[in-house]
Amino acid sequence: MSTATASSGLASQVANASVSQVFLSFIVILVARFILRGIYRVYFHPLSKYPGPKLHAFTRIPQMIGLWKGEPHKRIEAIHAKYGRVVRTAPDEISYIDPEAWKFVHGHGDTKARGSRPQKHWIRSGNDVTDTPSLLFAPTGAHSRMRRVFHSAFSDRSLKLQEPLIVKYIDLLRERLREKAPQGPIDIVKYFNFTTFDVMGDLAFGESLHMLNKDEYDPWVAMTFEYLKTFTFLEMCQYYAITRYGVRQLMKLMAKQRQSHFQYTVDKVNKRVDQGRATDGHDLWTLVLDKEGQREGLSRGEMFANANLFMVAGTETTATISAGFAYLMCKNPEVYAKFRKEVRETFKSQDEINIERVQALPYLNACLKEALRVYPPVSNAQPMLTPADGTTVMGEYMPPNTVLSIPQFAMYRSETNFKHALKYIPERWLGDERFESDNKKAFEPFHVGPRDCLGKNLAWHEMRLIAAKVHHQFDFELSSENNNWTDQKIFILNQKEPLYMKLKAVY
Ligand code: HEM
Repeated sequence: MSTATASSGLASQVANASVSQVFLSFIVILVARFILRGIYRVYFHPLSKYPGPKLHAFTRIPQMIGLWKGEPHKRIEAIHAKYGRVVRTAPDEISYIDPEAWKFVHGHGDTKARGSRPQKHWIRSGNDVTDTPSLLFAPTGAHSRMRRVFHSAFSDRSLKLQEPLIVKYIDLLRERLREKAPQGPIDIVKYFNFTTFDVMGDLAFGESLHMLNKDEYDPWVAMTFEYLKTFTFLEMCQYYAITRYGVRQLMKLMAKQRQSHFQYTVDKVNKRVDQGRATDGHDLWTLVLDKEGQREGLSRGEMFANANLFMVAGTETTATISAGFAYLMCKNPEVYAKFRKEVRETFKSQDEINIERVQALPYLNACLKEALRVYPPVSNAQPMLTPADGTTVMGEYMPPNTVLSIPQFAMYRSETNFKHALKYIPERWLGDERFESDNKKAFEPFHVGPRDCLGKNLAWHEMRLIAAKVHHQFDFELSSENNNWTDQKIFILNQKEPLYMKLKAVY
């Protein structure tokens, strides 16, 4: 049979096939592709030598289910517990809980080894509402320029100038708690959120959101929380052509709503920046404004995008750890007693509590570090992607387009890094010899490298001041319904349930 006869036969078969036959053939092709691609991934892919569950190497579906259920952190922890410190968690993804990996995945790595540094995995990282990226989404050149501008605004010198502003809101928080305490259990998550959003509103917008004053969430903040959840689902959809199309349509529908949410930031920042340096000069924009218009300065668009970023990155995280800290104290009465003793014996009154003095309290600092370890506010890995020439991690060459992850949740809960890893024991940070074998280098709550947390000094000051000032005045007691509160779902950040506590003012 000639080729022409064969192809005309095939053409006539296709022409005569019913719709259901065509559909069935299409499904068969898809299933065959799914199976063959899965077999390639498990047995022949360059990552096939790494340990991990075969199903997770075969298909991305288990990863999607984990994200959908808000349990990506638990999935990865279970894989590490079973398969070791370097594991394959998805067809294209390697996860590390070996502390050595920090410098290769997020830091500067080994510049002499094969390949170059991994970059952010943009698809998995999300995007800004406007075309002008914030620090979090900016490509390397723009990112370094913006980091230089903001560096001085987050320096220790600037933070010292911002201290009265931070203290003002913590004092307002104490006032609110004093009022509410006699009325019964208080949802302290709400009040820590109010505090950190009010502080950041003042620093980034030049005015507070007045949530502590009004005793209610600003609708803008409530909407911000909603977006975080939505973006997890959008991230999941980016992997498949059909759902990518759905995402584009959804984004179009959401564009108006996102834009009006963003407009709030635009209006606030415009108002603040138009005042120039005429304010008391202690917010984030003072030093930034010195550089506006200069070559290395920020455009207005960059100011809007970054103010928006600060309002999320610099609020929810610090509020999470303040609530987690109070919870862990109540769950560990002996630790709580030691911590309160240190704070109450060191400071005779609230006025004595300041940035320098809380920095020097050993037990307070150990308690906070241990809280960041057992309950990290950024539990999930922020995935990185190997570039076209690949990357070398801990002496192993990783091929292009490999996703590299360091999940804090799994890293800190592994007995390979910390003895009695699931227990809250601040003494491990104070040279207790029982914990000599702990691998302290594993602990990087703010990450490392050029894209580590810009606000880590501010976060430390806020966390220490809140803990010292609030627990100096109040005894916290857990309400019975919150027994497993730290066991939370994660949609980008921790989904915190209300945390009810009985508070007793000691003065
Ligand atoms: C306990 C509190 C905090 C924790 C645990 C935390 C943790 C982190 C982590 C792990 C990253 C890296 C994310 C990535 O790799 O993509 C990050 C980035 C960032 N954080 Fe924080 N953060 C905290 C508080 C703050 C505060 C108070 C601010 C103040 C505005 C802030 C501002 C930022 C910014 C701007 C970035 C992006 C930096 C860049 O891409 O160059 N964070 N944070």
